[in-house]
Amino acid sequence: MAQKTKVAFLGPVASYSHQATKVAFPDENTHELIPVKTIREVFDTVQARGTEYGVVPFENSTHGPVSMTLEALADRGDELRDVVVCGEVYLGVHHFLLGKKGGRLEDVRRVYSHPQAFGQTGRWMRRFLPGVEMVEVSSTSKAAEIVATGGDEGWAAVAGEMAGREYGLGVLGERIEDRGDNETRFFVVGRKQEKGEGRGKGKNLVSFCVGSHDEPGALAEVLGCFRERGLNLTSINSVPGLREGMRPFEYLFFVEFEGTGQVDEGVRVKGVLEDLESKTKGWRYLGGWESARR
Ligand SMILES: O=C(O)C(=O)C[C@]1(C(=O)O)C=C[C@@H](O)C=C1
Repeated sequence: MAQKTKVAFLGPVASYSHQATKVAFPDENTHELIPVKTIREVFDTVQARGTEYGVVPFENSTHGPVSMTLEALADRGDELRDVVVCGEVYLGVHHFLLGKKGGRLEDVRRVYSHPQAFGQTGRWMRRFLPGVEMVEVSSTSKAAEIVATGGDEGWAAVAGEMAGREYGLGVLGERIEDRGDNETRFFVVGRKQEKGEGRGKGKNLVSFCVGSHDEPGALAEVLGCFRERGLNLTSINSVPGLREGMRPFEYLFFVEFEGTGQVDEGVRVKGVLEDLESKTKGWRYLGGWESARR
C-alpha cells in the first residue's frame, strides 16, 4: 500500500485543531494525522520534512489572532524558511465546561484550558465561576486530559464536546462561548514548491517591515500599493519586529489579500510583490491558497 501523507496538528487528540485537520484531510486511507505538543512544533515538523503538511489556528472571530501562530510566521530566527500557507479551514467552535463524571459546577475551584478558549468564554466564566483559578495549558484537549487523569471534582476544563467524549468527562456547562457564532480560521501549512508554484491563488499572505517608523505614512504607503493595483485586503496583523537593526515598538506587519494566479489578477499579485521589494525594509511571501469562503 502507498505511504500515507502525514499531517501534524496541535494535540493531543480531540483538540479543535484535530477537528479542523479532519475537515482539511478527511480521508484516513490516504492521510495520517499526527498530534504534536505545540503550534511551534507543527511548523518545525513541516520545515524538517517530518510531515508534508500541518494545520494551525490563525484567528478566532471572538478573540482575534492566535499569537503563537503569528510568532512562528514572523520567523525572526530564519528557521522556517520553507513553510508557507497553502489552505484554510473555518471551524465553528462551541466550548463546554467538562469535569469528572458526577461532579457539580459549584464544586469547581480550578479550570484548565488554552488561552484562546478562555478568551472566548470570559463572560460565562465571570458569571458562573467568578474568581476561580484559571490555568493555561497548551490546548483544550490537553486540559481535558489533565482533568481526566488527575485532581478531583474541583478540577474542570474548557474544551470541545469531542474532547469530553474522548477523555470520558461529564458536562458541567454547554455552549459556554460568549457568542454563538464563534469560529476559528485555521491555516494548512506546507513547504514552498521549488518552481514558485502557489503564488497568488484565492488569497495570499505577506509579511514586511516598513522603511521608517519615524516618518508619517510609511505603512500607508505600502498599503497604498495594494489599493492602486485593486487588490482587496482581508486581514492585517502586527507583532514586535525584533529583527536586526529594529528598535522596541517597531513592527513586522502581516497582510492578507485577495488575488488569484489567473490572468490579470496574477499580474497584479506579481506586481504588488515587486512593489514590496522597493517599498519595504524586508518582506516575505508566506503563501497563496484557494479561499474557503467567498
Ligand atoms: O486548544 C485547541 O483545541 C486548539 O486547537 C487551539 C485553539 C486556538 O489556539 O485557537 C483552536 C481553536 C479554538 O479557537 C481554541 C483553541
